[in-house]
Amino acid sequence: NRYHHRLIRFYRHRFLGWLRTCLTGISPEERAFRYVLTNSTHGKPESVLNTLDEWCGKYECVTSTGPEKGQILESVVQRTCPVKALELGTNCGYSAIRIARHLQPEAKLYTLEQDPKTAEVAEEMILVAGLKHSQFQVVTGSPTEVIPQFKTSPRVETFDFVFLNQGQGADYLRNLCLLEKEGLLSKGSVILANNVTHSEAAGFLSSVRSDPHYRTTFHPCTAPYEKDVADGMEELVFLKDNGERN
Ligand SMILES: C[S@@+](CC[C@H](N)C(=O)[O-])C[C@H]1O[C@@H](n2cnc3c(N)ncnc32)[C@H](O)[C@@H]1O
Repeated sequence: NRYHHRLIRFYRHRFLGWLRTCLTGISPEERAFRYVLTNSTHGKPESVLNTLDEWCGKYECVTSTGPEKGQILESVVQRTCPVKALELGTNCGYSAIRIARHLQPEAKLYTLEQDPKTAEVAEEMILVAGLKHSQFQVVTGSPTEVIPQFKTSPRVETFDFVFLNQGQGADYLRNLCLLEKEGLLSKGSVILANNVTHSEAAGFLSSVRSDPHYRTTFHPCTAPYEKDVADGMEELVFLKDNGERN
């Protein structure tokens, strides 16, 4: 049954992963990267993504996006056509590849990861997928440290697209408010929040859904690599002229 299946997944993906990390000192992200290095066609984003999906489905899950949410993410990015995109929570670069591969040549993705070792793996992964440094930058740090810096270096005026994925949603509202406060959102900026059915995202959801400065749309989906677990992503469109509230 469902719980039995989840227990087996937890054992295989979390417990054994934790044990492997303890015994070898190699992080789950590094293990995924090694698999991608030997099993994917370098320079082909689709191949790197498929190989990561294969790894996550069979061995250890290292992304909270996966193919189904990945499709939603990519369709929002393609519709938004951002010049400046921001991702909070890079992990090993899976969603960053999905975002960056649709950017126009003059556009750029900034993706934020707090763990320096994970950030290094992500950078390598995105490069192996064939994306160039002119298209993306992995920034190491937390949103509270990095967001206030964006206006001065690397001189970002506003973000047209933001992917919130630095956890299960507990910090989404704080980071969104910070982006607003720093004037990094403009009218029409699109924000996509992952994992919003998680209880930690409840405060964020109720707040943005009742805020007249946002138009919200819920995208139902399932959890990555778990077809029987319901999940969802929330798309927000910022409706205010830049600076109106600050
Ligand atoms: C769910 S994973 C991101 C998955 C990734 N977007 C994907 O789909 O492939 C969350 C990542 O956010 C990072 N993270 C958590 N809290 C953070 C914070 N406050 N600032 C920056 N990164 C954070 C974690 O280290 C982790 O790698």
